Amino acid sequence: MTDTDYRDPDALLARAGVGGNPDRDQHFLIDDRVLDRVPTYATEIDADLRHVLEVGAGTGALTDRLLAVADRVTAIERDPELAAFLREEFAAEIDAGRLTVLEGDALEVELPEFTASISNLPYGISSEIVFRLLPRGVPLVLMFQREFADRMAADPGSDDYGRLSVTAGHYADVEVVEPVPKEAFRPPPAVESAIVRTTPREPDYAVPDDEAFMDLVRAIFTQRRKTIRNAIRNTAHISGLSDPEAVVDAAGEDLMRKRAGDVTPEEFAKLARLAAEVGDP
Ligand SMILES: C[S@@+](CC[C@H](N)C(=O)[O-])C[C@H]1O[C@@H](n2cnc3c(N)ncnc32)[C@H](O)[C@@H]1O
Repeated sequence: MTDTDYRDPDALLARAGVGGNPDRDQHFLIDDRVLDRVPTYATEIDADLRHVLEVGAGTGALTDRLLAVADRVTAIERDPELAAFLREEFAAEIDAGRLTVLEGDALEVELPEFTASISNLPYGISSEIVFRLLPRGVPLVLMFQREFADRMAADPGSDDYGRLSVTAGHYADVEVVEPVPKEAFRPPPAVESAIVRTTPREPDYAVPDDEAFMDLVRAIFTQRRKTIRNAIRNTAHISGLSDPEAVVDAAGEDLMRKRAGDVTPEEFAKLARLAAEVGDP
C-alpha cells in the first residue's frame, strides 16, 4: 500500500462520461485496494521499472498508479473518446515526457521497447496479446478471466494444460497471484478474474525461432488425443514441417509415445529444434 493521493476511479469514470461498455471490452477497475496492489506484483520482482506498457488504459485509474512506480508509461487505448480523455486528464504527465498515449488496437500498433507490462486487459484479446508480449522476455502483470489465468499457469498432465500453458511456461515462470471478484469492476464482467504474473527466464533449452515454435505447439494441440508421433505426422501442413518423419525419427521413442497434454515446454522446444535441424529444407 502507498500513501500517494491517487485519482479516484469513480471520479475518473464520471469525468470521462463513460459507464463501461462490455461490447467494447470495457470493465473498469474501481476497487482501490486491487488497483494499489497490481503494480506491487511487478515491483516485487523489478524494483526499478523504467518503461511500463499498459494495454487498454481506459480512464487511467491504473495508469495513475503505474506513473507512481515507473519512470515512463506507454498506455494503449483503442476507444477514441477514452484516448482523448487520457490525453486531457494526464496532460501534465504527457508534457513531462512520462506518459505516451497510443490510440489504436493493441494487436496492431507497433509496440515500443518496454521493461514490463502491467495491464487490466480487454479479455477479448487475452490470447493474442499474451503471445505478443511473452517473447519480449520482460515481467508481465496482467488481469485475465480466471479460467484463462488457470490455463496459463497449468502444469503438464492437468486438464487445463494446453498451448497457452506450454508457451507461457517456455518463456516464464507463471503464477496466479490474486483472484479478483466481479465486484471490483464497473460494469462487473460475467466471470471471475485473476491477476497473473510472469517472471521471464532464459530457457536453458532455446528455440531457433519463436514463431515456428508457437506454430508447432499450436499444430500439435489440434490433435491432443493422438500420440505426438501421429500428431506430428497429421499436422505437418499446419506446422509447416517439410519432413515430419525425420523429426519423428530423431525425437526418440519415449517422447513420440506421449500425448500433447503430457509434453513439457522443454520437450516441445526440443521438437522445435529438431524441426529446424532436420525437418525443414
Ligand atoms: C478491461 S478495460 C480496463 C480499463 C482500465 N485499465 C481499468 O483497469 O479500469 C479494457 C480497456 O481496453 C480497451 N480496449 C478494448 N480492446 C482493445 C484493443 N484491442 N486495443 C487496445 N485497447 C482496447 C477498452 O476500451 C477498455 O478501456
